[in-house]
Formats: sequence, structure tokens, C-alpha cells
Amino acid sequence: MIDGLEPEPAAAAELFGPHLEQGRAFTTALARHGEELGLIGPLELPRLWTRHVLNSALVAPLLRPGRVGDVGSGAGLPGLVLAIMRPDVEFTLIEPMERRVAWLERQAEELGLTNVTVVRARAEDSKLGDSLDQVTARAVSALRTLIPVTAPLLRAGGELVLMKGAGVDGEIGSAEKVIRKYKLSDVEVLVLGEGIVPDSEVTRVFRAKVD
Ligand SMILES: C[S@@+](CC[C@H](N)C(=O)[O-])C[C@H]1O[C@@H](n2cnc3c(N)ncnc32)[C@H](O)[C@@H]1O
Repeated sequence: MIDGLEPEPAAAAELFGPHLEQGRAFTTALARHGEELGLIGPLELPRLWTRHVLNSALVAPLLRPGRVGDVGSGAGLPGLVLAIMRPDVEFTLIEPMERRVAWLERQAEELGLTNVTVVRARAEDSKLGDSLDQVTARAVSALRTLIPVTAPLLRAGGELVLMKGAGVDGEIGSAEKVIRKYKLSDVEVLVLGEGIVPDSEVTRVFRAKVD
């Protein structure tokens, strides 16, 4: 038991299914070390499960077997959570900060995740190539700046799955020019988590295809 950590919500078992033990192990490690490593803020423990771990877990059904890049993984949100839930998907976690890269590598090892590669890079680094099937990101930047660094990582027909807050419609308005420039199609906003997490923690995903 960790002081101040949100008790595990019932939805954790529903979302993680057979991967619940790994989900617990990751959440416990993040609760133990996240603040001292600068991965989460000092006020996050009472909402660590709901706001961070389950929020990330909601995206798992949107992924298809293939290669997914998570840009700006930081603490492993959503990248490590998704790698736990989707062993059928190969994940590349893209993160420029050394300390965060070390954390992601250590967690992948401790959780026994063989479907994770961690790359120390910024998304715009050309060594990352353009062959991913899907790209995720959470809390990295507004769509206007996020699309130009994530869309080039995708193969033709690949998909952006960008986690966003309630302001996503405004972000889309400000990103119209880059949506055209990067030839995004099938643009939609998905609302995830209704009836599963508290209304305040329902999440939105900007999803779009690259031609
Ligand atoms: C606010 S943190 C969010 C981390 C995590 N995704 C989460 O939801 O908790 C933003 C992360 O994006 C990383 N980042 C910022 N710009 C980036 C870029 N151009 N390419 C890759 N990562 C980036 C930062 O180093 C940081 O770890």
C-alpha cells in the first residue's frame, strides 16, 4: 500500500483483463518513483489510476496488430500501458529526455515486455523513418505543432491516434492548415471512457489517416 495512491478502481480489471497484474506493477512503480524522477507531479497520486493509467488504457482497442510509435512517452503514458495490454503490437517509445528513456527501458524490462523498443529521439529526428502503422501521443503539444512531427512517421495509409482534452475541437480549428498540408483524411474525434471512468476523466482522441 502506498500512501496517498488512489485505490484501484473496478474499471482497472475490466480494461486490463488478463494483463491486470502487469498494470498493477506499472502503476505501483510509477507511484513509488514517479515524483522523485520528475515523471508525475506531486498531486497526481490520488488520481494516478483514473487520470493517467486508465486514461491511457482506453486507447488499447483502437490499435491494430502492427507497429505503433508513441511520441513523448515520458512516464510511459500511454506507451507502456498499451504495450502491457496489447502484446500483439510492436511499440516504439520515442522520448528525448535521458532520464525518462532510462525509466522506460527499466520498466519495459521489469514488466517483461518484449514488444517494446525505446528510442532516445525527438519525433522530428529523421532516423525514425516513415513506416509506422499508427502513432499515439498524450500531453505532448497542440495539434497545430503535433501533427507536423507525428504524421511524417507514418506509412501511407497509417493513422494518428492523438489523445486530447476537452479543447480538441478548438485545436482542430487552429490546425486546419497543417491537416491539409499533411493530407490527413477521415479526421474524427472519438470520446472514450463514458460509463467506464468518471465523466471528468473521459478522454478524446483525434484520429486521422495519412494518404
Ligand atoms: C508533458 S510530457 C507527457 C508525457 C506522457 N506522454 C504523459 O502523458 O504523461 C511531454 C513529453 O513529450 C516529450 N517531448 C516533447 N517534445 C517532443 C518531441 N518533439 N518528440 C518526442 N518527444 C517529445 C517530453 O520530453 C516529455 O516527456
